[in-house]
This record gives sequence, C-alpha cells and structure tokens, in this order.
Amino acid sequence: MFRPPVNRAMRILDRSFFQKICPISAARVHSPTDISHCKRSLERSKDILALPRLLTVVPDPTPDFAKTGKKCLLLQPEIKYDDPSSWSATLRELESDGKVTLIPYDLHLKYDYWTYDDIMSAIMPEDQIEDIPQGFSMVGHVAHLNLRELGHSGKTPLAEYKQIMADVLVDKNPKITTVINKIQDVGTENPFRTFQYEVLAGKDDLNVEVKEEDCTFHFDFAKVYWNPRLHTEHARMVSSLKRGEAVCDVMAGVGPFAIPAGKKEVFIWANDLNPDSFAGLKDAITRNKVHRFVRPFCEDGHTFIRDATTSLLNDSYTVTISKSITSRQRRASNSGNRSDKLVQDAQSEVLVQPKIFSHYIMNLPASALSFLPAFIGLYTPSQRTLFHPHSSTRLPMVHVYCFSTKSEDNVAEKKDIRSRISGLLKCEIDEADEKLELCIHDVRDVAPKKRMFCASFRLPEEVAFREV
Ligand SMILES: C[S@@+](CC[C@H](N)C(=O)[O-])C[C@H]1O[C@@H](n2cnc3c(N)ncnc32)[C@H](O)[C@@H]1O
Repeated sequence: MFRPPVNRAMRILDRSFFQKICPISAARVHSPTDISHCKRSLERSKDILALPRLLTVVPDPTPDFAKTGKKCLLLQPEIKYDDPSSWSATLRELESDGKVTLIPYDLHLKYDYWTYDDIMSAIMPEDQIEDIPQGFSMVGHVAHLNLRELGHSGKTPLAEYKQIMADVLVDKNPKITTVINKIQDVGTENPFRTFQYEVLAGKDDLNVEVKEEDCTFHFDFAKVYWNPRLHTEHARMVSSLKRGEAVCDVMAGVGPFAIPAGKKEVFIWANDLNPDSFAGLKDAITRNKVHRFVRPFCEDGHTFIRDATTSLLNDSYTVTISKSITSRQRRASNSGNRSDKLVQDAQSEVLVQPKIFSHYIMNLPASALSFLPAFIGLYTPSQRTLFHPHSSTRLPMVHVYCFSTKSEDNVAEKKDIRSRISGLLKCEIDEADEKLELCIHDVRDVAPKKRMFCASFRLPEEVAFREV
C-alpha cells in the first residue's frame, strides 16, 4: 500500500509521477495533554502506523481543528475508522474514555518520501530489481557507478537506467553532488590507475575531499588513484608499522598509507610517479601536519627503491617531539629544584630517523611484482655488518601487492604468487623458511575471477647482498 506507483517505461526521471494518496484511519486526540499517553498506548498495542521516515503525530486534517493545535495519530491500514470490529482493545478503551475519535485520513506520499531502492524498484524490470546497483563507491561528493560490469545477457542493459539512477542518487543522498560512470577498466591502459568516466548527474567537478584514518586528503579524482575499498587494507598495514621506524612507500598515491603512518610518527619516504598524485601527497602532508615525518618524491619506483635506500643510509635527521607537560612536571619546574636543562629534557623527546628502511610497501597490484628485481643487491656485501647478527637491525620486510585468481582456500593462488616472487628474485620464497616470515594476505575481490593479495616477506640475505 505504501510502495510508490510503478512505471517501468520511464527512462527520464519524472519526480511528479511518484505521488500517491493512501486512505487510512487516524485517531483524533481531543486534548493536547493526552497526546503522549495515547501515542505510547497505541505503540504498545501496535496500532500506530510505524513506517520509516514518517511522523505518526500529524496536524488534524480538518483545517479549523489544525488551527487550534489539534493532532492526530496515524493508524495501521487494517484499522477502519468506521468498523469498530477492526479496533484493538486499547483503541476501544481510548475511544470509550472520550480521549480519541477515529476519523478517515488521506496520507499523501510523494517522491521525497521514497528511497533510491523504492524508486528504482518501481522503474526497473521486475526480474532485474536485484541488479539495481547498491555498491556504488563514494569519493568525497562523487558517487561512481560501474554499470558495464553489471550487464546480464537477455536483460535490459542497465545502461538504459543510468541517467535515472544518477538523478535519484543525487536526490536521495545529500552528500552526493556528482555521479560518474566508469567507461573503461581501471588501469588497463593507464599506469597511474586513473580512468575514463562520463558525468551522469551534477557538475563535472572531481576535486574531492576525503577522510581516511582521521586524515584529510584533497585531490582531483579524475587525475589520481583513490579507492575507498582499500580503507581496511590501509589501516591493516599502518597498524603493523612502529613509531620511529623508517618506511619506504614506493607507489604512495596521495598517501593513504603514508599520511596516517606519519601521524603515528613513522618516518615515511613516500613516492609516486604521477605528478598529480605527488601534488596531492604534498597537499596532504601540509594539511595533516606530518611534514616532519613524511617526505614526498616523484620518481619511478624501480630507481626509487635503490636511490631512497642509499639516501637514507647517508641521511642524518632527527625530530624533536615536545611532550605535553603534566601538572607534576610543571610544579617541579616552578619549584626551582631542577635546572632548566632537566625540565627541558622531561618535556621533549628526540626521534632519530633510522638508516635502514624496516618496510617497503608496493601497492601497484597490476605490476608491483615486476619491481622486485630492484631488491637484488640492494646492499653491498660489505654492508652486511649493518645488520643482524652484527647489529640489532634486521633486513626489511617487503609488502608487495598483486592480483591472482579466486578460489575458496587460496591454495593455488598462494602457490602462484610464491613462484612468481621466487622467479623474480631468483631465490626460493617459501612458508617453510621461517626466517622469511612469508604471509600472503587476501585483500579483496576485484572481479568475479580476480582477487587482490598482499605478499609480505623479509628480504632474504642472499637477495639483499647478492653481487650484481
Ligand atoms: C594502485 S595505486 C596505489 C596508491 C596508494 N598507495 C593507495 O594505496 O591507494 C598505484 C600508484 O602507483 C603509481 N605508479 C604507477 N607506476 C609507477 C611507477 N613506475 N613508479 C612509482 N609509482 C607508480 C600510480 O600513479 C598510483 O598512484
């Protein structure tokens, strides 16, 4: 009864079509002081009309009564004002006590009332209602659909409804002001992982602001890569990094790993070959005030891995962290018992940037594995003394993202990834070797037969110090 009217021929959104009058009954409450009591009683007896987003206490439909502030309570459609046999015991009692009178009520529902799903279900073919895209991603004010993926043979192409979908999405989501549709797979032709798109609704303005892990990013979504579905993966990786470590983010984008890690006071050298990503990264560093921990670079990742490793070895850099002074410390400083120097020491901490990266992150799943040969001979044999057992420093962890197929248990996929890594490093990378700490993490499904993984392993000595 409360569903919108149906028009499966509609291809251009006609908002005025979606309106309807539902004849129901209402309980006119005679005294304003009885409204709360009557409402509670009728809620308990389940007589009240409980529809989402609909007020149940409404002005009396008779204008003269409404002027005096009289209210009505909307009732379930089974209850008929002129048929007491349809009334519950509670309703009868309220009526016989003279607190309410049942009256007819025309409930007007309009386009604004119904949801995106309600409206699209009234337009799309019945056997395609389950295909209505729910999983659009939102990047700032932009909603992006990927309708091409969702076509089914023998059914009306979803593309026929894309304009209506976009208009309804904008109407129903105050945060969405632009709707785009991808017209080409991400990254198939573009190393920067940007995509071709068409604007379906709103302005062609993809300058967005997004928040992730309490950090703010501003960028042109048409020019840089950003995927809200990687949020969990970004958080997982950042949570594994320790304060004071040095980390090399080889394909950093605008910094979804780097900026939150910088906030954790990890020394991050963040690189991206795309000048627009680099600009977005620099903006995020300033905006999130992490300039002391995050250094931006715009280089090719292959050379960056080696150049950054050498530069870090030769870089002496410290960050002094001022600690907030506790009232106890303040009393100590005022007591004159300590020298200024001692108080100063109690208020600040010096973090020394390490000479060795603890982690390399490479999130470019289509080709990051091909960057692995850059780790062969990353250090000279004479630099072995920098590492365990000559020092407490361990060789770095490499986190490389890649795609593989999809299966229930990922067994074949993990084997495939291990063998690709082993081939590229010319060194057996296997779970059996505990020193490698190999872990292949299932990140997310990206297509019906494609899954994204993150392979993490400690760089083997024979790779790191191999003479080339
Ligand atoms: C999948 S995105 C990942 C970005 C970011 N790390 C994230 O998690 O959202 C891959 C990034 O690699 C960058 N890229 C592509 N080729 C590169 C290369 N040869 N060297 C460095 N960065 C590269 C792209 O510009 C893009 O920003």
